[in-house]
Amino acid sequence: MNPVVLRAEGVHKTYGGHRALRDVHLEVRRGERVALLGASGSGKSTLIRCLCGLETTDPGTGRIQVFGQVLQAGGRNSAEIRALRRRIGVIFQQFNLVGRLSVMSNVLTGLAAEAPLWRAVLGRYGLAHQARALDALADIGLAPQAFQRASTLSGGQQQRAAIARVLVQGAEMVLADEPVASLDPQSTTRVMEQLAALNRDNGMTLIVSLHHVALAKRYCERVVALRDGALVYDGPSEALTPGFLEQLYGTAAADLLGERDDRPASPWLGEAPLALAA
Ligand SMILES: Nc1ncnc2c1ncn2[C@@H]1O[C@H](COP(=O)(O)OP(=O)(O)OP(=O)(O)O)[C@@H](O)[C@H]1O
Repeated sequence: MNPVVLRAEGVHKTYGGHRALRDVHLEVRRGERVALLGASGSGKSTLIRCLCGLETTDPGTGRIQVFGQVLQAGGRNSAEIRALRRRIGVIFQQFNLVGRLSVMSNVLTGLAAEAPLWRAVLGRYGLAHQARALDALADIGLAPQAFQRASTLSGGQQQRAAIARVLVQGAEMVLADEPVASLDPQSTTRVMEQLAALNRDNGMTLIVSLHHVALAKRYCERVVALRDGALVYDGPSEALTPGFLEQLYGTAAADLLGERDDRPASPWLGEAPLALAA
């Protein structure tokens, strides 16, 4: 069995009296593909922000470990947080690219932590780094757009550029927060396939928050479902039938089933990711 790369214990998060996360416990092993599922406001983004250290848990509660080291505990970040975050790639719904910079420059920021400070600040990366960024762009089919301004790309292309940034960063774990929420169906498929490829080809652990159960089932063998900030299910995605979703969510299940989906299941479903099979 692969080692645990992420362990969250007793995570609570409150915003001005509103409890966004309630006593969440989660353990993820290297090479897993996990979908975080839940209706709008159920706490998916909050959990992702806590798991990568962008947000601290409520004071005196919770402990989050990544790669066997404490990232935060009791609502305080550990001294190791910067080094640990370099090993975690984060992908956001809104891409987080700098629109006026080229696609290539955006992807190169994935190397900011390993390049000398002056190069990162001036955006003057060495040839080896530039070659890595171009390779990553070629891998995701964006080499022809490398020198275009990021703002000129479609939403799907921008999200794929964000994936290339994670690729050059050499992240071991990817946390993707609703990466396809603002994309059309075709771009959704392409982005999800590329996230799955990071897992399959690079052995990255993938935790991806999604609104729709069909996508979760197609791309992830395991689902962690949240409702009102509490973890209500953690198990195989296959088990999430419409009837079971109604038990978990009541009438809100309709939102999660909302996507009409006639496409065939992913060829990867049912097959262990390479890192798990190894
Ligand atoms: N910075 C914040 N300040 C105040 N309340 C917040 C903040 N971030 C999240 N919340 C609240 O916490 C709850 C969980 O929000 P969160 O964004 O984590 O849910 P979500 O499941 O990701 O929703 P969505 O699918 O709509 O993005 C919501 O009620 C939200 O309004």
